[in-house]
Parts: sequence; C-alpha cells; structure tokens
Amino acid sequence: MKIIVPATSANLGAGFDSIGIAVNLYLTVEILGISNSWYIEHDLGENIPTDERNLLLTTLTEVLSVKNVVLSEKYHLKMTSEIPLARGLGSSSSVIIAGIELANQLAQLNLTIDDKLELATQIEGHPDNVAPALLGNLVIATTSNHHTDAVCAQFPASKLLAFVPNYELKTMDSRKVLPEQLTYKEAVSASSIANVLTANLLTGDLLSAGKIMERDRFHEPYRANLVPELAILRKIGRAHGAYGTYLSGAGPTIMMLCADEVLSVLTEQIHQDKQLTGQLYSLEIDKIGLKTEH
Ligand SMILES: Nc1ncnc2c1ncn2[C@@H]1O[C@H](COP(=O)(O)OP(=O)(O)O)[C@@H](O)[C@H]1O
Ligand SMILES: N[C@@H](CCOP(=O)(O)O)C(=O)O
Repeated sequence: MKIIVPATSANLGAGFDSIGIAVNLYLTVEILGISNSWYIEHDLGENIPTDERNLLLTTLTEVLSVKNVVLSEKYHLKMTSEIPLARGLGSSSSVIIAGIELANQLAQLNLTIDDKLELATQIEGHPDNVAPALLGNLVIATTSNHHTDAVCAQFPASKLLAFVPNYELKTMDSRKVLPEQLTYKEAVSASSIANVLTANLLTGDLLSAGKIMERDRFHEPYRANLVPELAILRKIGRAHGAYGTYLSGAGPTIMMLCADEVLSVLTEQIHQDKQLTGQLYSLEIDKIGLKTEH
C-alpha cells in the first residue's frame, strides 16, 4: 500500500492561517512489510528519525490513542519526499496527513474526510496546510472549539513559480516574530483585505486576487525581515506581469502566481538576479489531495 500526499502553500498573503493550496510535489509512504520494530527507510537526512520518533509515527500513535486502538504488528516503511523541509511548503503537514491515513489503513478505522481533517487540525494547530493536503486544490478553512469548517474550491487557472531559498525557516521560529495582538482597527482592516482576496479567488479573478494578496496585514509585514527575497521577487513580479507574489506558509519559499505567457520571462529574471540563491520550481495545482493506492 502507498500513501501519497501533496505539498501545500499556505496563506496566499492575507489568508493567514486559513487559506492554502495543494501543489504537485509529493510525500510518499509505502508499507514494505511486517517487522520486529518500526523502521522508516528514507534519504531525507540525519535529522529525520527512522523510528517511532518520526512525525509520521508520532501522528499514527496519537490517532490510535484517540481511537483507543492498539496495533498488533510493527512495520517496515519506505518514505520518499519531493517536498523541501522547513521551507514553507507544508512538509510537516504532509507527514501528519500521511500518519493519519497510515493509522486509518493499518487499524481499519474507517475515518471519514471530516474525521481526518479534525485530527489533522488538532495535531497541526491550524488548517491552512493540512486541509489542502487532504482535499487538494484551494481550501479556505477555519478552526474553533475543536471543529474545522473547510470550503474546497477550484483554484483559478495559473502558473505557480516557487522560489525556495537555500536556508530553512522553521514555522515555529517564523511565528515568533508575529505580534501578540492587533488593534481593533488593524484587525478589521486586515480581515477586510482577506475577505476581498477570498472573493476574488472564488470568482476566478486572479488579476485582482494577485494585487490584494500583496496587501496582507496579518503576517508578511512582520516576517519580511526574515526573508529578504520576498521584496526582491515581488519587485520582479510587478515589473514583469505576475498576478501576485506572497510568502508561502511561514517562509522562506516565495510563491509567484502568473499567466503562462509571462512564465519564461519571470523565470529568466529570477535566474539572472545575483541576490537570489535558491531553487526555482515551476508548479501546478494538485486537484486531488491525499491518495491511497493498494
Ligand atoms: N518526511 C518527514 N518525516 C518526518 N518529519 C518531517 C518530515 N518532513 C518534515 N518533517 C518535520 O517537520 C519540520 C518542518 O516543519 P515546518 O517547520 O512546519 O516547515 P514546513 O512544514 O513548512 O516544511 C522538519 O524540520 C521535521 O521536523
Ligand atoms: N499559517 C501558517 C502556515 C505555516 O506553513 P508552513 O508550510 O510554513 O508550515 C503560518 O504562516 O505560520
């Protein structure tokens, strides 16, 4: 059995902690067989555990404990991932979704999509990565009182250029620079910007969505110093016809949305800029989300 989960790009500027998209880079977990102890075969580096300490298995354990189930066997697994770690493309959320599905399959829990979403949001803390990783496409979601409401919709036709800088930024560290509070006036203004962004996305108006996503007041102004590449790429995007540019998740990846016609000029400009060191990915929206193959 194989579990396949897409990467995600959260926030889209003003949709902080509530809007995300699934993109076509994948985490794959395969069950190779029963084993004396849990073992995850992977080549993701020394910092990623191969035993029960791995996020995949801590998630599995948490789900089994919530459901009051004990597995009689341990397994040898193989994990491969195209998703860069700690770069703002939802690597941790993809593992959480895979861990929930692994528990679901191994313990035959018959979890519904809603059950999986509740569990994932409880574990991750916010729904903007786990919801699109589970459902695919564009998801707008909110969590309160242990319940998540999620709306999944078609993302307007667009090319996605993800610039992934050559350094990690842990979500936890990037959240530390955010303010404890906003004034009432600031909160109303920031949420009105997010509301218009959502309306533009749902009506397929990417030209307007791209402009307003750059006016976020919830997180980008505070994180801009951590990721100097955001200002550079935004300038390139504006000069060469991108719809909009935003900090993907907690960064440091920067996502640019653009039409097919300007993709090559944007790619060339980014490659030519000597201040930018990192990898550039041309991505598509993943429309499916979590997949399990038997
Ligand atoms: N395949 C994986 N297996 C186990 N842990 C992982 C895996 N991918 C990511 N993680 C954990 O998640 C952390 C990154 O999560 P986070 O800081 O939220 O960044 P992001 O989710 O944006 O990539 C990694 O440092 C690692 O601890
Ligand atoms: N809304 C969260 C999203 C974190 O996404 P990640 O891909 O960086 O884990 C935030 O902005 O902190």
